Amino acid sequence: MDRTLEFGGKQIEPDVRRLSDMREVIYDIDWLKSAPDEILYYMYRDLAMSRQDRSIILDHGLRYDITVIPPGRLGSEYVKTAGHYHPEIGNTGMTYPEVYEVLHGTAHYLLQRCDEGRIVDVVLIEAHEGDKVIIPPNYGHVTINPSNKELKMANWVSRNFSSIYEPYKKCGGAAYFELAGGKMVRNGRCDHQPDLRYLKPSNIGKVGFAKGREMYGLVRDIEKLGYLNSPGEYQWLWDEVLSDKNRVNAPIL
Ligand SMILES: O=P(O)(O)OC[C@H]1O[C@H](O)[C@H](O)[C@@H](O)[C@@H]1O
Repeated sequence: MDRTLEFGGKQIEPDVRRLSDMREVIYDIDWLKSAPDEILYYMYRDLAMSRQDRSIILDHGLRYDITVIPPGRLGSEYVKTAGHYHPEIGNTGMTYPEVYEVLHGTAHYLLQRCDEGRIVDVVLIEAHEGDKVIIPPNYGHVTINPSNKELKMANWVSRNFSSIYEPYKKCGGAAYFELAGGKMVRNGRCDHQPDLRYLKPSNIGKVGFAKGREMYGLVRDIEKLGYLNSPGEYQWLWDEVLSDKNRVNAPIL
């Protein structure tokens, strides 16, 4: 199947993530023994609609990507991304945040915060087409496709860093695994697995999100993405995103 993406009048070839890139984070190790090394997802990085847009995006130290995760299973688990943390910004005590938008399908964003090697918060956010989900500073994240439809999602993120995969690999995955059918299983290899908090997506008007408006359009109002490179100035946003006021019930299986 041709996986070229047309964006800004150009044909973009994806980077791919294969099963062999993420063997260490798979739940179903029996399945893994004989599983073929298939491509699990497609990443179209550093996109811009025009040269003018590209120059605005570069000037603000940002990147816009699209990721496509076809539906599938990793044995008994739903297909997911490898999982990573972002590095700390200088000595601020804060790592780079990120923001996602679901363009098509359904996503489960599984966030976790680690303090001195111990997981202290785990959050699951279910997002549908048009929903925006902010990954706050100091949270690692995995994206799960829990449906039988293709998941297409976009992200804005700082272009000033590389992701850190080791903590997820070391623990054999995130603090929880989502099995086909939706059951969440604790990962006993993680030091402490707090109960999951189910939160709503971060559809926050103050940072320029609007229902029915794709967040690529923020290229025309790019100061609204200032929190991605200067998270220290946005404590109100982190409080709002992580607040227990956004709690929803766990999905009924
Ligand atoms: O890096 P992975 O854990 O494989 O996750 C995949 C995604 O991660 C980040 O959020 C990037 O900004 C995306 O471009 C990428 O598609």
